[in-house]
Amino acid sequence: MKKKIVLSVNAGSSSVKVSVYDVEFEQAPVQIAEAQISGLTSPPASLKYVRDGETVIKGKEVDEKVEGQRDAFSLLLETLIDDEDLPQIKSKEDVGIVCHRIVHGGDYTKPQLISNETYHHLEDLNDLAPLHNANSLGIVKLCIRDLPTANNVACFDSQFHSSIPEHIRTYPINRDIAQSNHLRKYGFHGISYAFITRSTAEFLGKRPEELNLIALHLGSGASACAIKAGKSWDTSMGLTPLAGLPGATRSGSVDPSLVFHYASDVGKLSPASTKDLHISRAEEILNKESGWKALTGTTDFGKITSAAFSTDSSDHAVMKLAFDLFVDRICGFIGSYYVSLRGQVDALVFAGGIGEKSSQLRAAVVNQISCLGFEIDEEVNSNNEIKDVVQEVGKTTGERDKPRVLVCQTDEQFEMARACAEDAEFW
Ligand SMILES: Nc1ncnc2c1ncn2[C@@H]1O[C@H](COP(=O)(O)OP(=O)(O)O)[C@@H](O)[C@H]1O
Ligand SMILES: CC(=O)OP(=O)(O)O
Ligand SMILES: [Mg+2]
Repeated sequence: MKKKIVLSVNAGSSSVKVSVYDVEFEQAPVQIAEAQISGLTSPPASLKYVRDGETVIKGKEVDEKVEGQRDAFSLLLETLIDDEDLPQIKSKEDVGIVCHRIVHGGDYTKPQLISNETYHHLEDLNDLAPLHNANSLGIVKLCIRDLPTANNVACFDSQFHSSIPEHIRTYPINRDIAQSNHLRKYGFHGISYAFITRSTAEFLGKRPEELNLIALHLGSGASACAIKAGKSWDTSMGLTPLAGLPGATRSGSVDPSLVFHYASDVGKLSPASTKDLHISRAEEILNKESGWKALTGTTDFGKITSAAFSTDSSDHAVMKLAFDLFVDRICGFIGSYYVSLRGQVDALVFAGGIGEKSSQLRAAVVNQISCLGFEIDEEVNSNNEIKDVVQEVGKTTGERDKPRVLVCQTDEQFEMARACAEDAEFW
């Protein structure tokens, strides 16, 4: 019986989440601890640490010297190793596998053991996920140095979308250039969508192959996904995670010419470019200086929602504008995916920090798409804490074929650990 301690690392654009699992080969991972630092784009960031289901540290302010995802990961690793009540990790040698969420995985269709060669191949993709890949590879490098006995595995956000058909993933541009420069829709948040698909199938008592969903992963980065027969059929992000819905600091889709009218130097490399990341001013503006931060001054969608619903708030108008704009863009994708799934939709699923926590956003979205048969249960949606992995917030009475409205507490770390547990190559 082979057993290992698996560390699952999810470096998002505003947070780093690390879960620790006790894993037996080919068995479901058993979580023993979870530590996360969130709010990296709206300092002070805060630390939360849960061991054996018990909250040990909650909302502890993180020193401002902790800047970015790599520093955050170091602090999380230190927290785990220093915890005397976590006997499974007494020293760095106790960690057997580290799985890393790598947002852009190019053409990879399965997780990869990170060798020198894969590392350098992934480095070439850094510029295509400017808020993510270089940060994640920084963490990989740190693990190679500090956890020398562990196997490092790359799990890709783009992998779940490798099923998107050609007519959907192709951009209408010169075919030779598209091919030689690998310009196509890749799609992201796929680790989350894989988790959502399996959990929702279980909840609805269906096999994934029988399941059609419109899933929304709404966090610092936000996307929508049409899932047909358990596989990705379309998603709102594209070549990079910029396309589609707006996010904390991202514009989402705009007229591609807009950026040339925004500033004159947009073709030049940004002064923030580094050896590991080449980013033009245009990409910097649309990825880092737009979205909720640019529109409202905060990247915290919780604050935006409160002020949008409080007419006494001094910034009510602009917060309501941001809230309404998000609802409009989300509903646009739902309408489009409803049609591309030919109206055969089992459920609309909300996930990600905003999707799981904002009952107001869920209500506003579902009310706007009532013409498609979705109906929110106002009482259940606003009064019930989301505790289960999948929870119903829609009305279930009425017509038999009514599409369901669900919330899924997505768990990218678990999904990665599960994939690692099943692959003998990583053991
Ligand atoms: N109560 C809340 N209502 C609305 N949004 C919230 C609430 N709490 C947190 N959020 C949003 O969730 C976001 C974090 O989502 P998450 O999926 O964890 O982010 P990441 O993209 O870094 O993985 C925060 O930036 C914040 O805007
Ligand atoms: C792909 C992406 O945008 O991820 P996140 O929401 O974690 O930043
Ligand atoms: Mg995330």
